Amino acid sequence: MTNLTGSADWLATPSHYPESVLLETQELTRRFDNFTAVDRLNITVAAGEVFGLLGPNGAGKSTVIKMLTTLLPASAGKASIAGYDVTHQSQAVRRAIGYVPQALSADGTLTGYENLLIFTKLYDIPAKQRQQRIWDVLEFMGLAEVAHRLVRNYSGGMIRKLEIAQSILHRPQIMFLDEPTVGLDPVARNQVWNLVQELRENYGTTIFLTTHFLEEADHLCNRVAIMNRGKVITTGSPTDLKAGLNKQNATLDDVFIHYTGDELASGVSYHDIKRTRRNAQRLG
Ligand SMILES: Nc1ncnc2c1ncn2[C@@H]1O[C@H](COP(=O)(O)OP(=O)(O)OP(=O)(O)O)[C@@H](O)[C@H]1O
Repeated sequence: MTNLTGSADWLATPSHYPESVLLETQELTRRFDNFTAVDRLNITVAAGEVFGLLGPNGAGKSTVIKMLTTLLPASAGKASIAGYDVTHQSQAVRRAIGYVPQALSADGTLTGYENLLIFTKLYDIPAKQRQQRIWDVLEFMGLAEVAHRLVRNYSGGMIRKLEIAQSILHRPQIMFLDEPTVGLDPVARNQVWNLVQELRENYGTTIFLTTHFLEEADHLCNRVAIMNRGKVITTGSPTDLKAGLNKQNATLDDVFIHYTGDELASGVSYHDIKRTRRNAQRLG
């Protein structure tokens, strides 16, 4: 098994803009009928950052990711990624991003290799390069030994790694991970954390993730934004947010509770909780 550090430089970020803004939203809004799921979102993410979007069930995190990944049109406002407008230059945006959704994105009836082959075609990777690219990614993720095994026989952690592998085949500048460790055991969760850190540290990949796990955000993120009921309430580094509470040994949990209140006050619906549990179960 080859780990990330030992692998070749195939994932060198194509055009890395140090210190520059890679993602920006201006008043980005999404309404479903009369309900505003995302309300005038203004965030920036610098190249090379790990940025975390936190919030209780139903806060609007997945809706933000769907708009940024061009899967859902905005009702108002705008967003740009790597200099491309998400609405008007969606093809260029799709080439610049990788996306690992909450829902299962690997086919259990195929092998890991076959799943990756489909994605090389989706990403228009030239036929001559496909095989090499797939094996590079499999080694990179530590999945080479199970490449020809059916995915339905993979563990939850292996499926998650395969899904991340699928999303980096085209060497994206920024990766979107929607609840990347939900339903994983602590060992698999740590492996995903290590992958995220190595992607950033060794290859300068910018990471945009959502998570319910505040320990995960504290461990991984350079900056976080806390969302509640469609609005960003605060943004900052975990260290600064904790320091801002004026409480000794404050944790990110304290910050979260301070800004979002308790669960009853957050307006979480039965539907939202059911959906989160279903996502957790599918990897468990
Ligand atoms: N297609 C849709 N039609 C109507 N309402 C929707 C739709 N998609 C999302 N919503 C609602 O918008 C709100 C935000 O949903 P979203 O999935 O973005 O929240 P979230 O913060 O990602 O929650 P979770 O942590 O549970 O995934 C929720 O109240 C949800 O029910």
